[in-house]
Amino acid sequence: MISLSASKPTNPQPSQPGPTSGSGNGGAQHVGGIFSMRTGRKARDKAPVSKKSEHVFRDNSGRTDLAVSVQHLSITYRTTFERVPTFKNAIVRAGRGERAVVEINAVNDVSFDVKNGTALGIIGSNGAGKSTIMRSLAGILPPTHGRVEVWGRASTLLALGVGFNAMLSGRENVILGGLAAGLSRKEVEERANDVAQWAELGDFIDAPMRTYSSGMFQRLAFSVAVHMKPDILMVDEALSAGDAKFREKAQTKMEELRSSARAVFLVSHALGSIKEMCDDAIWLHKGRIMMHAEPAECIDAYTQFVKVGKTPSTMEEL
Ligand SMILES: Nc1ncnc2c1ncn2[C@@H]1O[C@H](COP(=O)(O)OP(=O)(O)OP(=O)(O)O)[C@@H](O)[C@H]1O
Repeated sequence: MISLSASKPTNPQPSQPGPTSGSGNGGAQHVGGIFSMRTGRKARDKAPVSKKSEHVFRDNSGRTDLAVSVQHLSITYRTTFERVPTFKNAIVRAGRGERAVVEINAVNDVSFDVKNGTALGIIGSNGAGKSTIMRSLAGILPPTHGRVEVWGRASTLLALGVGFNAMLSGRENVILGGLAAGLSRKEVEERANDVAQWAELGDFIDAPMRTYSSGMFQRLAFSVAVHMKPDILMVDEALSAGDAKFREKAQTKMEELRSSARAVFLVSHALGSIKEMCDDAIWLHKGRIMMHAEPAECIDAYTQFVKVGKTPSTMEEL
């Protein structure tokens, strides 16, 4: 749900999630779906109600049955629709005691557990909240409400090359990526050659990443994520930019990881990949879980819901 409030937000950063009341109050106007807008004049009238929320990474020795537990997770982004927030507009609003803050309830009261050894697929239409949930599992977005527990070290491939510095070489980025994933310098250096080899970049591994094609970016990003021996691997739409050979190789690597990692998460619009690679699936719609079942069952229900057939273009990205 999006709420447009004329309040004095505690969080001045646009597009940041934070504890909010979510449902809005006085003057609330539903625009439809997960969006609503509200306006008002006094911040104190609309003070956010913050419930207990928590994200915890735990040592992977602590629990043997579960890899991830998500309980009543809600995430609300607080942002503004102003294209360029101007000083003049801010002054005008301040004079009126107003400030336009848009609240987007991207995830609403979502709960699920993921057992060890599971590959979980997350499907749903654009804006359903898939990436938001992945970012929250990765610890990038704090829950607004609810609780996320992750047992073990997570390695994420949430968007193509996020975290890479285009001015540095592929090899330098591999080392930085490994250190950021919590490995020691020695461990990273030991794995850097495997990463480079798997990515098949040849001499480009020592060239600045600004010279890479998007497919090359992707090969390196995927290679870093899978070679850091994660307990939990999260891949969000990251298989789409690669060529056919890369996709096949990536699929084989993920199969391999399934046996060594505690859990694998895959977000994709390529329903065929979800069916092939996952043994459990969640279908999300407007921030809520519509179904948590076997992939084939979820895909059937989802394709019927959005009235598309299981054509080559829905099962795999062409
Ligand atoms: N940084 C952000 N700031 C504000 N709102 C955001 C931000 N990121 C996502 N949203 C909103 O949160 C909702 C869920 O977005 P999300 O990216 O999680 O959906 P998704 O299911 O991954 O979609 P897609 O399939 O298009 O990638 C959408 O309404 C989107 O507009």
